[in-house]
Amino acid sequence: MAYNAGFDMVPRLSTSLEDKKLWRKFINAIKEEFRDDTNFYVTGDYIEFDVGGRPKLPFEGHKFLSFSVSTGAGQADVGNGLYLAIVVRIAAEHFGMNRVQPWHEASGGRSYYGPAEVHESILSYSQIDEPSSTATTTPAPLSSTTTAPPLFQITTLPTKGRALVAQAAIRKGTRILSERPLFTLDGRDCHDVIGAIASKLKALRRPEQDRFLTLSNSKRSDASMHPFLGTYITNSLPCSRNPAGTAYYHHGAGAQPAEPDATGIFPTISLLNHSCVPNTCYSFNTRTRHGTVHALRAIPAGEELTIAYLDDDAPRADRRERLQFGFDFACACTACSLPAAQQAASDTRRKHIHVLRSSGVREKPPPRNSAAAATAADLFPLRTLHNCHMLIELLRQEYGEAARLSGVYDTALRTCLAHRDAARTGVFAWRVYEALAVELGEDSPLAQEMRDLAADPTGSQRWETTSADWRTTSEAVPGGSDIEEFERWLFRL
Ligand SMILES: C[S@@+](CC[C@H](N)C(=O)[O-])C[C@H]1O[C@@H](n2cnc3c(N)ncnc32)[C@H](O)[C@@H]1O
Repeated sequence: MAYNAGFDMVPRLSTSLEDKKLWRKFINAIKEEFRDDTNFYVTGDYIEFDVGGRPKLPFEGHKFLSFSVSTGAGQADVGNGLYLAIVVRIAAEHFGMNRVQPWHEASGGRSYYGPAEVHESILSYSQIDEPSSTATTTPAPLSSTTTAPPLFQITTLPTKGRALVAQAAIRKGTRILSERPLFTLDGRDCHDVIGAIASKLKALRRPEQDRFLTLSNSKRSDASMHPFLGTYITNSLPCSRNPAGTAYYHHGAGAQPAEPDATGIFPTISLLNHSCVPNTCYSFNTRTRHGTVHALRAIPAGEELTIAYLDDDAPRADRRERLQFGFDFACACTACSLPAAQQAASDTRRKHIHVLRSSGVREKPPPRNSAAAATAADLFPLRTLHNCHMLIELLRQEYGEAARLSGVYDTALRTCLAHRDAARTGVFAWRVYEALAVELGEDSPLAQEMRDLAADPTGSQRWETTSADWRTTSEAVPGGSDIEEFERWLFRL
C-alpha cells in the first residue's frame, strides 16, 4: 500500500527580502546536503528529487506550499521517506517546527492545502511572476483538507507504451503541465543535427540525459537513421512563435520579428500520446519560454490525456497513413474506431472543414506580421463571416466540447476589423480571448492582447489600413436575451 507523506509551509512565505534570504539559505543547505546524490538535480527554476512523486522545491520561496513523496513498505519507498525526513529536518532548522508542518497519510494526516492550489503552486515554480501580483504576499487561505493527488500519472498502456492518465477530474481550461524543454534545436543546428543533439545532451545533467535517452524512437527499424535523430523526430514539439500552434500575429505596434523556428524535447510533455480527437492541447508560451498543456474539455479521472500529432483535419485513411509513416503506430483513437456510417460522416465533415479552412478560415491565428490577413477577409467579407459560422458548427459536431475555435473567431474578428465594424470586432475579440484562455492559458501574450482589444476595439492600429464599409461603434452591440438572434446579428446571416 502506498501513501503520500510530506510537509507544508504554513503560512506560506512572502516576497519580502527577509523571507527571500531565508529561503535562499534553505535551498543552499539542501543543495549542500544532496550534492553527491544521483536522485537530486537542479533545473533553472527548482530542485527536483527523482523519487516517488518527484517532489520539488522552487527557487522562489513564496511559490512553495507543500512537498510530498509517495512512501510505502517497499525498499524504494523507505528510501523516499528518508529523503522526506532530511528535507523536513533542514526546513525545520530554517523556518521552525511551527511553520513546517509534516503529515503522513498512513497516520490519517493530510496536507493543509487543497489539491488544486498545490498543483497551481507547483506549476508556478516555472512561471514568471506578474509584476503587479499581490497574491504572493498574502498567506494562502485555509482550504479543504484533502491530500493533493497529482492531476495525472505516467503509466504504461499495452499498445501505446508510456501514457499520461488523469488521476483526478480535470476541468476545461486547466493548465495540466508547464515545463521547460530539456533542449531545443533551431535552423542554426540543421547542418549537423545529430552533432547538435549530442552536444546539447552533453550539457545536461545525467537524469535529464536519461529522460531523452529513454524516450521512444519510432524510426528504430530504420538502420540508416541515428537513434538520436529518430528519438528527436518522434518526440519534439514546436518551441517558437513561428510554427503552427505557437505563432501569433500582433495588431500593429510592438510587433516582433520572427524567431528561428525551434523545436524541443520535454521531459513529460513528450510522453503524451496522440488522438485524432484530443482532449488537451500543447502550446509554447513565448513569455515564460515553457511548453504548456491545457485541457480542451472536462476530463474524467482515468481517461488518457492526448494531444494531436497532426495539425489538420484530414479524413481517417489519410491520418492513419501519416501516423503510421511518421510515428509507427496504427491509430485506434475514438475517431478512428467509429462504426462505418459515423466514420463516413466524420470524413465528410473533415473534408468540408478542410475546404472552408482553405478558403481563408484558419485553424489558428497566423504568425505575427503576417500579410495573410489581407486576403479573404478583405476581399469577400460576408462570405468569410458566413464560412466562419459554418466552420464553427462543423468543428463542434466533429470535436464536441474540445473544438478549438480561437482561429475561426480570429478570422471573424479580422474580417470585422478590416471593415471598421467595432461592435462585432469587440464581441469576436472576447470570443478569441475566451478560446485562447482555454487553449493557451490566460497568461499567453495573445490572450492578453485579445482581452485588451475586446475592451477597446477601436484602439487597434489596423483601423488605419482598411475600408469603412461595415462601420459601427462599440455601442452598437444589440441587447436582449435571444441567443439565436444575437448570433444572426453577429455573423450577418
Ligand atoms: C511522443 S511518443 C509518446 C510517448 C510514448 N508512448 C512512450 O512510451 O515514450 C510517440 C510514440 O508513442 C506511441 N503512440 C503515440 N500515440 C499513440 C496511439 N494513439 N496509439 C498507439 N501508439 C501511440 C507511438 O509509438 C509513437 O511513436
